[in-house]
Amino acid sequence: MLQVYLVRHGETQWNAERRIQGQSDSPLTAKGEQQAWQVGERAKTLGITHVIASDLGRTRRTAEIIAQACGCDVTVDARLRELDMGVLEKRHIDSLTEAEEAWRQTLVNGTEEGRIPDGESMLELSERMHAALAACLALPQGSRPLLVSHGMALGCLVSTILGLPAWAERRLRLRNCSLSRIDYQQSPWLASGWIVEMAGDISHLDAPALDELQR
Ligand SMILES: O=C(O)[C@@H](CO)OP(=O)(O)O
Repeated sequence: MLQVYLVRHGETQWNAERRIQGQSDSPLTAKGEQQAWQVGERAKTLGITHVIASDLGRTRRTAEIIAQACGCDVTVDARLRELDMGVLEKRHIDSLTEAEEAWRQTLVNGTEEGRIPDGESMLELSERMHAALAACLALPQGSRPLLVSHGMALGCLVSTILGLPAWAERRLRLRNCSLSRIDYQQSPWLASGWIVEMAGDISHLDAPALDELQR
């Protein structure tokens, strides 16, 4: 059975400022670095063999810290990037006009093809995240990969494995440096294929690391 761990990157400057990042980027805050060290300590106990990160700076930095704790290298897979949020990237979530808020709602409230202008649909996000996950099946026997990605991207992956629509990710709180696990298994009892073992676990984070703005 292949076990794949999933980590959302540490808190960034724009997470703290409530700015929309998408495929734009901002650096980890001091708290984000601390969260990465804490999830790294947890990862060290899990037998991780590969750390695979989206190509954005916030995930690469988080992955570097985790890989150092686990004693392995980081590889990069651009398919693990956050949803492309088009013209709303870099904007404060609290400063959207009514029309802009309507684009955001189309995206997060239930149309697979809905997208922010110049952005990506949840269906496109789901397809590339599943392709990145499927690539883990080609790793050598006994591998235990850890993927470092983003809130909507990982939420979409977990939701669709559960058979929910991609936009169900809005009902799943994946905090910065939370840990999830999905397994690939053949089972006579549970479903065969990918199953969700845990989602959004934060037991390795201490109180200051958890003190974040509501997402
Ligand atoms: O892009 C963003 O603003 C958020 C959305 O959830 O994603 P992340 O901080 O996980 O990259």
